[in-house]
Amino acid sequence: MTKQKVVAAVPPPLFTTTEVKKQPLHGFTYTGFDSSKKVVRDVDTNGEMKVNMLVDSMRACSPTRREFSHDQTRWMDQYPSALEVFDEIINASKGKQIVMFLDYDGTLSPIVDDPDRAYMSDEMRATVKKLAMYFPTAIVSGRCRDKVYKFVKLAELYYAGSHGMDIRGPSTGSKNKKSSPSVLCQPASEYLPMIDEVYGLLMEKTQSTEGAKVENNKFCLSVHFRCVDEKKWSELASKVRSVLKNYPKLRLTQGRKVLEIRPTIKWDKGKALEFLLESLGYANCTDVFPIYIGDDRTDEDAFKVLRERDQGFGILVSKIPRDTNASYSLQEPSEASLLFNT
Ligand SMILES: O=P(O)(O)OC[C@H]1O[C@H](O[C@H]2O[C@H](CO)[C@@H](O)[C@H](O)[C@H]2O)[C@H](O)[C@@H](O)[C@@H]1O
Repeated sequence: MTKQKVVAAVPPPLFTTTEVKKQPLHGFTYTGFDSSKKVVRDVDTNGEMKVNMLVDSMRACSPTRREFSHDQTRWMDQYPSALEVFDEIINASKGKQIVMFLDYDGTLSPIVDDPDRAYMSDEMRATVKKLAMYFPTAIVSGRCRDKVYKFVKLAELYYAGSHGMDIRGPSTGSKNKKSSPSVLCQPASEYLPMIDEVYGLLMEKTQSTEGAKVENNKFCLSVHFRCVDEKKWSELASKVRSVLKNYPKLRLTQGRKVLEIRPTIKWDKGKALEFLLESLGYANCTDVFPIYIGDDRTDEDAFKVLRERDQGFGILVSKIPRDTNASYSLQEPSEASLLFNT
C-alpha cells in the first residue's frame, strides 16, 4: 500500500471519555455457528442453557479444513482474495482517507497453542509501523489492551482491547519523555469487580480440566479449550456454565477454540470502530475509507458496521469458508503482511 496516493492524515482531535448507556439485561446469551454455517443465537430466558448445545457449537466453531474443501472455490468467488483485487481496492479508496483497523490474533499473529506466546513477527511489526505513517491505524482485539500492546509495541497506534471495551489513543511526546495516553473509552468499567470475581471462580473450577486456560482480558475473560481433549469439552462447558448461571449480567460468546465471557452491554468491535471513526472526525464524512481486517466471529460486528455504512470494507482472514459480512478474504496472517507491502 505504500504506492497508494495518500490523502494527508488528519490529526486526531482531542478525545474525551465516552459514556455508554446501559442496556437492559438479557440473561445468559450465546452466539455461535451451527454446522450449516448460519449464525445461531440461542437465548434461554430461564438462564438454563443446555450444555450439550454449547458443546455442539464448540465443535461447529472448530471445523476441519477437510469438511469444507468442496465449498472453497464457490466461497472464494464470493469473497475474493484481497491480494488478487488489490487494484480494485486502491481504486475504490482514491481521494478518500483510509483508516486501518487490525485485529490481533489470527490476523497479525498466527494462531498458536499458548495464548501467551502469540508473538507477531518483526516483519509484521515493521509493516504495521509503516502503515501507521500513512493512515490512522488501530488494533482492535479481544485481549486486554496492555497485553496486546506488549505484543505489538507500537506507541503510534490506537488500541481497542477487551473487544473494544478499552480504547486508548497513541502515545504522544518525545522519545525520552512519553506522555501516557489518556483513556478514551471504557464503557464497561463498572463490571471490573464482577469480571475479577468470575475470573477467580473460573480458575478454581477449571483447574482440574487438563489443557484449559482462563485468561483475564480485563473487561472480559477467555476460557481456552484449544489444548483440551475433545472428550472433555462437555465437562468444561458444564463448569463454565455453572459459574455463569449466577451472573446474568455476563454473556458468553465464542471465538477460535475459546469461550469468551463479557458484559451484556451493547458494545463490541463494531461500536469501537464507530467510536474511533467519530473521534477521528469522520462520523458523517463521505470521504473516509475504513478497512478492517480480522479472522474471528467477534470481527463480524465490525464488518457489519462497514456494510451498513457502505464505507470501506472488511477482509476476513480464513482458510475455511464461513458466512461473513466481510467483502474480501485472506488465507492467513502472512498474506496480510503481503497485502500491506503490495
Ligand atoms: O480479537 P483477537 O485479537 O483475535 O483476540 C481473540 C482471542 O485471541 C486469543 O485467542 C486466540 O489466539 C490464541 C493464540 O494464538 C489461541 O491459542 C486461541 O485458541 C485463540 O482463540 C486470546 O488469547 C483471547 O483472549 C482472545 O479473546
